[in-house]
Amino acid sequence: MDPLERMHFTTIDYVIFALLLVASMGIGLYYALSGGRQRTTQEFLLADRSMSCLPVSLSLIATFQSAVAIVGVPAEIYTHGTQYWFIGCAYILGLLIPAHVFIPVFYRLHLTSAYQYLELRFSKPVRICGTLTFIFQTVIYMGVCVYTPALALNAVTGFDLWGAVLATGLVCTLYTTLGGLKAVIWTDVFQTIVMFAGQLAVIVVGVQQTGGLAEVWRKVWEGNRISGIDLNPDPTERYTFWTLGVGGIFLMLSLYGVNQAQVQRYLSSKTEREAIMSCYMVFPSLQVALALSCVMGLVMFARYCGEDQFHKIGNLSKNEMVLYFVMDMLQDLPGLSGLFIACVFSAALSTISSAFNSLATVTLEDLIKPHCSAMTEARATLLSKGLACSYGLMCLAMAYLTHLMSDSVLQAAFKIFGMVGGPLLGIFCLGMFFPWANSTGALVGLGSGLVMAFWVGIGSIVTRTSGGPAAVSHFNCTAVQLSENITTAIGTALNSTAVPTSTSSQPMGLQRFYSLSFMWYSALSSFTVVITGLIVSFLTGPMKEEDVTPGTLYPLLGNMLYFVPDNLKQNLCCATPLGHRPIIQECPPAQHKESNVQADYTEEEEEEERLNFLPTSPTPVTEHETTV
Ligand SMILES: CC(C)(CO)[C@@H](O)C(=O)NCCC(=O)O
Ligand code: NA
Repeated sequence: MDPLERMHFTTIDYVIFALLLVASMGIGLYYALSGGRQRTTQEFLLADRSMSCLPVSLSLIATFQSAVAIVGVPAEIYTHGTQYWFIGCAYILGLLIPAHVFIPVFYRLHLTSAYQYLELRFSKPVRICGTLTFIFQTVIYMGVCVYTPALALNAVTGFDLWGAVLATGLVCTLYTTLGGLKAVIWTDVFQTIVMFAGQLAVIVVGVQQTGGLAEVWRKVWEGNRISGIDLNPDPTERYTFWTLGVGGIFLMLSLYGVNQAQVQRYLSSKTEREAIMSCYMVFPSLQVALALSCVMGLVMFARYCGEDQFHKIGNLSKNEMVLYFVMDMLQDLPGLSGLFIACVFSAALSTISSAFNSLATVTLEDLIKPHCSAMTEARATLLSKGLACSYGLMCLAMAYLTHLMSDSVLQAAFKIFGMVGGPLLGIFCLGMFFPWANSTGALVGLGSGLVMAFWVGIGSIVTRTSGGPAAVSHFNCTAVQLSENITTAIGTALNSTAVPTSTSSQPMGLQRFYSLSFMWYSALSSFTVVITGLIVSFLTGPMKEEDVTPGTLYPLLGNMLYFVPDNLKQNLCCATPLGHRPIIQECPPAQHKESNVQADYTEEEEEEERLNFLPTSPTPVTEHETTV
């Protein structure tokens, strides 16, 4: 770290950082001692299913907005321009589909774990495989999340790396274990606010120090950082409109549609409508989060481009750049660097707390409870606390593992989401949209999706490709020296021996397959699951619609063929998935929200129905929100 004299924290910075940890602990303690005092699994894992949409929506965005995004996105914008910003387009369908397809199905089934769905729809083995896949994904992701802020902080301030890892891991484990999902959601709310405040403060100061908005704009414009829409159809190109706007939808679906951490928040909502509302409210907040990170990258560029102090940042890895920029700029403003550090750690805490709680939930519900049916509620609650705590400690071990691998953390996170989250998305889609899919098809499908994802994923790591860095556009300000430095920075960040240039030859054959942009991993692996799953199902005897558990199908094909006459649809075997079909289908979409088809149901009837609904319910699935 030669060009870098380490920055130092003042007392007030430490105080602000400590306040974050203390406040989070306080929220945990509050929910440990209030309400039902976390004495039931319903409260500990599902917040008594009593949450309203505002906290849930802030918590939803906090879950997958980790320090990875806070330090990774600005560095991406700094080195490659604003192309990445187009991922915002994927948020539209990436949130509408969860709101109107996944939430209704999961909510009406009254689940605790998303993987219960897989048993209802397919069989127990499918559920267990789904659960294990999720645990695997989350445990790896958790390591990246806790390690990233600690690494960046260490590189810039010399703050002890393992001290920071331990502090975050332990504080988070403690409040998650004490306060359950209520504490997780309310700390998320608090931490999201700190996150936004920290980023906003840095942007405001940065703009001011660079000489105003007009000056920032001039510099990023001249430095060619404002990217037009890139419609290059090449799937190996890392970030284009297609990889971000279309591939990104599948990424979003795997996160916001079927990931247990998010599904658990939908299920903790008071009503189905609150759950859908919270998903809608994620959209503007997520756009704000994205805009803040992107603008921070631009401000960072405006500040360093063309100045002789540029060399300071040129040799840094992508993961360190942002913190260096912040510390460098805020040096004379005590407290603000503390606020930014609090922002980075807020992002990390809010992600790992969700991970601990959701891991405890699936381990208890999907792996332990089915084998110990006689477990008392008190025992189950104690066990779930023990599990949350153990996963917290495991997270520290995973941080060490991440330490041993090195990659750009943003890419690492996207690869994990795509390689392991993609096949999971595929298996849920297979179950919900295709009545013919059977259990064997699901298992073989999941397996082949994982194989496909790991084949391309590991192939790309071994051959160091995966849509290698886009050619760096030219700087107008002191062009030669700067692009050299930038190239070095990217080379270091990607840990690659040879930096690909725009003139490098197109990869061929398998090499080309390995260089598929990681933004396509989710789409590739979920399609693999669905296609293999369908083929195997047809070969081994497709399921009949009548045999599928009521409420587990979403009438996708039926809805898509809305205008086709009923008798024709019947022949295509996709009109009415079930005798007991979800209400979604009963009325035209426009009237759906106001639907009071089932308004004559009383709450008791509804509750009774929930209890005997699975799997041989004689009554249709009702809309729980109608009684509210
Ligand atoms: C996952 C999205 C695209 C949307 O939430 C964004 O938050 C992001 O880029 N996350 C990076 C991964 C992380 O922050 O851990
Ligand atoms: Na977070």
